[in-house]
Amino acid sequence: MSAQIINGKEIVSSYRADIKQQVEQLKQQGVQPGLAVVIVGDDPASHVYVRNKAKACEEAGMHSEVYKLPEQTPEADVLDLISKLNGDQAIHGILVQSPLPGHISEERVVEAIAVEKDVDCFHPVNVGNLMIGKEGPAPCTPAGVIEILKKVGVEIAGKHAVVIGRSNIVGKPMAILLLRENATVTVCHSRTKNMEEITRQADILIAAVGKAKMINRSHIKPGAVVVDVGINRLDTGKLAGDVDFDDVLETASYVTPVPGCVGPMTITILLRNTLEAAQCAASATS
Ligand SMILES: Nc1nc2c(c(=O)[nH]1)N[C@@H](CN(C=O)c1ccc(C(=O)N[C@@H](CCC(=O)O)C(=O)O)cc1)CN2
Repeated sequence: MSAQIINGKEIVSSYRADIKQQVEQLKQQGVQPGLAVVIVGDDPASHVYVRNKAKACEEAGMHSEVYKLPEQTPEADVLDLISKLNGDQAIHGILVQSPLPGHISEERVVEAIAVEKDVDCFHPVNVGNLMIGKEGPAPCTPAGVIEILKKVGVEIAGKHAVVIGRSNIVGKPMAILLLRENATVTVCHSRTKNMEEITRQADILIAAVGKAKMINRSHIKPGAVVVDVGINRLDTGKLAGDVDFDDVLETASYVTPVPGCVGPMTITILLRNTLEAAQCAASATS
């Protein structure tokens, strides 16, 4: 068997075309969705992601503002900027790029963002709503993974999904979203014993470990769907996922490539969350 390589570009472009159309409709009602992205420091990878977010916004017809702050910016200045953006009617979504420099508390920054403008779904109120299945935004990467699975026609309900990684950005919300789709979910992490034994039971395996090519054919049951969330830069300068792509090709039924699938889909869901925040704001004022 040879795995089908999921065509991220095709999926992303069909979603973005749909979003662009809805943005146009909203603009005709006098509302242009607006996203503000705040980045603190010089992390080169974060700057690439922020550039890609701003570009995607503009291509979708949205208003975009990027605030690039120096590494030494005091936390109070970041909080002041967020407070200003919270009150700005042209801005419907606010995102602070993670990671932040060590002297700034991610927790205080995230909690300062107005709940209705938290398009990352990092604010504790939105995380709580996600947990209990209330309406609201879903975090971009995990929601993107669910959309990819659905678009390809992978049945999630009743399947055993194994998530490797327990971060607040990916692993934990991924498990919640899979549960919401009625999967049976197991979460593995750095202290999990006999990880391969568990991952080999997965019908759907989500790798969000942060270690290049750590997952290989020995972790995979024949026919499993493998979704690679990792983005690791190798010494050669090339990007690699958490999955050893070539090694799993003969074992998996589907596999996502890195780059070109989960990353761009993450940005697509950010656009969707921003559009929905703008639609909510528009209906509240009409
Ligand atoms: N505030 C947030 N910070 C971070 C998030 C997040 O969702 N919100 N997630 C990650 C980084 N991330 C989004 O910001 C992200 C990572 C990668 C990509 C992407 O499109 N990757 C491309 C490759 C890009 C490259 O050349 O390096 C791909 O996979 O094809 C988009 C978004 C941490 N921080």
